[in-house]
Amino acid sequence: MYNRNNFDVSKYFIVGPENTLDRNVEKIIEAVIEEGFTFIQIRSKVASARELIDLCVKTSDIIKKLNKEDQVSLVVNDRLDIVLAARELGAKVDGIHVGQTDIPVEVCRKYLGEDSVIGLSARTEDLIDYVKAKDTTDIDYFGAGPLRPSTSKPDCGLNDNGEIITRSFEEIKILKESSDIPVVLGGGVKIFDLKDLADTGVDGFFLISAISQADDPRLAARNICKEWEKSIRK
Ligand SMILES: Cc1ncc(COP(=O)(O)OP(=O)(O)O)c(N)n1
Ligand SMILES: Cc1nc(C(=O)O)sc1CCOP(=O)(O)O
Ligand SMILES: [Mg+2]
Repeated sequence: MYNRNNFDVSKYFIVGPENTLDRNVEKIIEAVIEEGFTFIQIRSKVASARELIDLCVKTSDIIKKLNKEDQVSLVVNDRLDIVLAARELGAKVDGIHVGQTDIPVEVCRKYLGEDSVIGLSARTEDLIDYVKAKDTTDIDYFGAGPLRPSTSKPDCGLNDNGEIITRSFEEIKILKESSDIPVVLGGGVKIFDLKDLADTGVDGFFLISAISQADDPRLAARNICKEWEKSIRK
């Protein structure tokens, strides 16, 4: 029922109510899906559990209404409880995205089941270690970054000395070449990065602000999808 054997991380939109400049989150999600995005992650560090559950249910309804349940996957950032609660209310939430300080992937797998999608993020060098150790049994894709400093997640790439470490296209290429599961790259990604990102061979890009803070999110999503499709065909 969930999309583990059939998901597409190529055009990956992350969003929560704190990202949309007080504009309606569901409307932006609907526009982004209509314009061609293939993967949605609900992510909020401020919304209540009820708000998150409600947003999952509404997003699942949108995907269903657009008849895209097989083409568009829906995951929640960090919150296993929200995935389970939204499913209980009938939403098709395909899985979860977790990072290094979140609930371990094995625990997510146990509670979400074999057909759920589980994404993991880590520093690029740590992801390469995972890949070398072939420790990817419960992981369906890697989220890596940042390409640039991110206003949506100011702590991303921060090292112990308080410096932001961004990822070069060369490092991204090495990660992709060594991984046997899909790799999606994000963090400060803008439309003009897509050509270089596509050239690294990564399976997709993820972003928040390039769409959620755009004057016209639908137009931004349309242009971004077009640019990615053009870039991967070259
Ligand atoms: C696709 C994707 N990649 C990376 C992240 C970052 O996850 P994490 O490091 O757990 O940080 P938070 O998003 O929880 O702040 C992501 N969410 N999605
Ligand atoms: C959720 C997230 N994770 C990142 C990482 O590098 O792991 S960057 C990021 C936020 C991406 O937002 P924007 O496109 O606005 O920079
Ligand atoms: Mg996290």
